[in-house]
Amino acid sequence: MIVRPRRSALFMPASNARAIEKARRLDCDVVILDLEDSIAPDLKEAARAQAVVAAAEGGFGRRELLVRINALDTPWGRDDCHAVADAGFDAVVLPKVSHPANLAAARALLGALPLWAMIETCAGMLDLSAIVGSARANGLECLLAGTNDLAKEMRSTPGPDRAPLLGHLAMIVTAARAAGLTALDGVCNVIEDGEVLAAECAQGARFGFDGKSLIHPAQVAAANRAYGPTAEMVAWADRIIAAFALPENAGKGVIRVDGAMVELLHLEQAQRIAALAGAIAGS
Ligand SMILES: CC(C)(COP(=O)(O)OP(=O)(O)OC[C@H]1O[C@@H](n2cnc3c(N)ncnc32)[C@H](O)[C@@H]1OP(=O)(O)O)[C@@H](O)C(=O)NCCC(=O)NCCSC(=O)C[C@H](O)C(=O)O
Ligand SMILES: [Mg+2]
Repeated sequence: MIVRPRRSALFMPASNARAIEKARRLDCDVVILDLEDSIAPDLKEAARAQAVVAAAEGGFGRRELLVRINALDTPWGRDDCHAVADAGFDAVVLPKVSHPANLAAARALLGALPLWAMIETCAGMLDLSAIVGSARANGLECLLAGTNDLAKEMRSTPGPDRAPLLGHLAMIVTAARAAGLTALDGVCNVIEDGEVLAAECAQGARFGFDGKSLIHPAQVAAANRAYGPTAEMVAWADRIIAAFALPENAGKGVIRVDGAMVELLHLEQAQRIAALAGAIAGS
């Protein structure tokens, strides 16, 4: 089983050369150069050029390198696609995906480059099923919750417990799982308060997200901790895998381990945890 760690996906404005340089040494799993909301209109073209240069220069090591383009109904979206299509990015983040047609239009311009979709509009929430239903045709690999835009469109004020968004977060994970996609939680805007971030990371991990979108290097360690398996989980996984491998358990669908019932579905969970731990250790 191959599992790619995507615990921490760090955004940075593609116009910020210092941040990009720093990202080459940070312990994040994914680096996302942003051309969308963090870039003012006057800087869009310069940021796009800088993103392409950064991808050509490389140096991001084991980290996946992505670029978030502008939506295709903006003045910059199509030129973004033409510029990044063969620039060396691992995938492209598409903002404000509301319908499968948004993915298909980007796919037509980007060729085989995988797409990651931000789910951050009310229309996107309502059309989630069709969006993930088109995943294979459109090369969709990942859903990212865009909690700031979603709250803005809903006119909601989530607060630290994110209560108004919990149903949306659950639906995003559910849709991702139905199509075999990665699911990443939205950003935590608070940089200084480690407790707020740790609580949000723990909440996202409980929902089943694979990782979190981040906006500052100070957030990376907390996300890696929350979304990586604990030593306890790895030890549990090893025990389950070892128990099913015993000759007396060959061919069985259910066995007893540590005084509890364990079925093949637990073996699958254990194999995933072991694979993730192995991938993190090897990275
Ligand atoms: C939020 C910030 C504007 C804060 O900037 P600033 O106060 O200047 O940061 P620091 O002084 O603390 O920076 C310390 C050093 O770290 C580097 N740095 C800062 N941020 C990043 C980063 N994101 N990646 C890499 N490196 C970073 C600084 O360069 C300093 O380095 P050095 O000088 O060498 O010590 C800023 O953090 C920022 O711009 N963050 C990213 C904003 C962004 O990309 N936004 C778009 C994504 S958010 C999103 O997707 C929302 C979604 O769409 C939704 O709807 O929910
Ligand atoms: Mg957004």
